Amino acid sequence: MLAPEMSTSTRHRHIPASGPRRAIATVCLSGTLEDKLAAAAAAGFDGVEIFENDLVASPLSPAQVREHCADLGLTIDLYQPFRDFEAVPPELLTANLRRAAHKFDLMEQLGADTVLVCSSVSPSAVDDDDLAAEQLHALASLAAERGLRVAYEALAWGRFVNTYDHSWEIVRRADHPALGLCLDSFHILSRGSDPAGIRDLPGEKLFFLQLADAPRLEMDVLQWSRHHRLFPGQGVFDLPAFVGHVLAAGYGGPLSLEVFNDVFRQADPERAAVDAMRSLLALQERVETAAPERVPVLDLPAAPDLAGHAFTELAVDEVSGPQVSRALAALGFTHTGQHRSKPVQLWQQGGARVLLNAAPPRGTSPGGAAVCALAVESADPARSARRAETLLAPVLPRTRGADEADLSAIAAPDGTSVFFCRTGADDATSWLSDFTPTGAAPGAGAGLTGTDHVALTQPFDHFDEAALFYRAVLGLEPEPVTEFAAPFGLIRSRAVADPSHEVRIALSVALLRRGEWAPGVPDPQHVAFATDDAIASARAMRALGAPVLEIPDNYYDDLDARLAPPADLLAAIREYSVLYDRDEYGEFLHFYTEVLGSRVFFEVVQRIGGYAGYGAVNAPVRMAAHRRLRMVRAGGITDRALPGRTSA
Ligand SMILES: O=C(O)c1ccc(O)c(O)c1
Ligand SMILES: [Mg+2]
Repeated sequence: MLAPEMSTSTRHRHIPASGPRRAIATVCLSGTLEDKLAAAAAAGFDGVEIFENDLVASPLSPAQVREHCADLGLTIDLYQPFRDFEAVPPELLTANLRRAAHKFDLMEQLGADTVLVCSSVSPSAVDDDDLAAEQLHALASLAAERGLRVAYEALAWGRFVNTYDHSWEIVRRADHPALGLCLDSFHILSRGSDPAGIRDLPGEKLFFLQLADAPRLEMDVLQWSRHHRLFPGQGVFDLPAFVGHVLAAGYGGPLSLEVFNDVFRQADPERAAVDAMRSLLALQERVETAAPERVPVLDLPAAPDLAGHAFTELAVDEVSGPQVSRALAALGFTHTGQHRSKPVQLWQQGGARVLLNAAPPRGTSPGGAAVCALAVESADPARSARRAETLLAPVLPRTRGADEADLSAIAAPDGTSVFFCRTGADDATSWLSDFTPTGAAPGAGAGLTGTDHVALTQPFDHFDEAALFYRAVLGLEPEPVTEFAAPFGLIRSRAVADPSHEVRIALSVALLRRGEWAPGVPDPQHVAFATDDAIASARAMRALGAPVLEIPDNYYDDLDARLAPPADLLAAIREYSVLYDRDEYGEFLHFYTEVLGSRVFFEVVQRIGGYAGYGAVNAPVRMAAHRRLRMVRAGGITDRALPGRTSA
């Protein structure tokens, strides 16, 4: 049933057309100017900010760029940046005005009516607001003669002007109708300025709005800005509130993204532009939700409530299939159903369901197994799918037999299919009715009650995109980013979960591009099942012969020192290779299987109280244990090199 093909392109005609115009700065995207413009247009942007370097390097004349943009349906909303203009000695002013005249000529040919002037970082500038205002007045007069406008932006690292209120003070003093402000969320929020004051600025003086998010980092603000900006919703800034203030002031221009980011600068521009557009649509939705007095213009179906993981599907082959089946049986699962038209098995235990698909939708390595799909219980699967499509998620075409449930599926950024389901047993639309019962009586099981989370290692270039994808498309909330040192490099991890924590997806990525010497499990993925009693489950699974990953004694000695669990608990978790963690809300007991195929394994977790995490502190121990097993299996080390506890 579940073998959708990856569609190669997204369709963009559903983008809501009303409301503020949406723009993107060419600096956000990789490639030449032509690549960037094509990508912006394909993603449905209305306009662009042309970054000067992109134009300078282009073989197209400004007039040709204008024509090209018009052909693509793009307006040129801003030309930028014009640097180091204001508050200089007279001889420099003459040179600066000459430089400006050249750029104004260019803008006329380009058909761009607004230039961004960023606050000076020049050693020649002086700390004199009146002089800055007087010179900007002169610049605005020159611009006005040609019907152009100047938008003054306070860079967070500007020499004398580095806050929006200071830039406003200068614009106010200059008092020229062709001079206004460019507000950039990064410069304002990175410095911790209170954006609420923007509400009191006159709307007609807000000439341009640039939006960027960012992760929380303690570093030089220029470096932070030039390397780490993110699209809205990917970082920690409260952009819905920020945009709310700007709109409340009466700003009527475009919402424009200006994101300097090392990864996006290298990414496929078409794909990055879709990520960018998704971020803007999701941001607009949040702005509208926050300001219900404003008439919503975005025709975006609200995200339906999610009620848990319906199933997780693994692609297997003739080598890995039997291996995974044996492991599932030993974890207490029963093969309860066979798909009516496809080589797909259903395995169940309590509310935990796993599908094994022997017709892998994508190339998996021979003998390997991979998570190819995850399915969530949606209160309204059709609406979930409509929302996903509006947010430019690739919708996967499905092949389905007569009378089979019509499951909607989309592709997540790492290629994993995401299904929206309703599993209710007597519901005709249930996917379960596509399976013929095997007749196998469910065994006693091993206490598993459902699926706690699915953990997916992300491709390096798509980590931030993935978090935003799940946030926007499924309505999941990202949890704080955690980082830890693992045996083969630093790992960054970020989970997304629905508000009631029924659906949890744990995303992780190597902090740097995966190294060449990386003998860990390649891009590991795992499915974590829930139990109410991890030790009882571990005992039952051991009796069933489950391939439980053995944890070294050092771990338990350290745990005793750090967290001092009660002696009987410590003895039990040591005996069954169960790991342990504690946070301010509760406790976490969890254990893992060996790797099945090349990259997939299972986890069993018990949450006690409101433990909110995923046991990240224990992940390096798990990784080292998986590595040790691989070496043993490959014959690389002998038992003599592995002193200590052995289960055999
Ligand atoms: O990093 C910069 O130089 C730069 C240039 C133009 C901008 O609008 C901006 O926000 C930053
Ligand atoms: Mg800016």
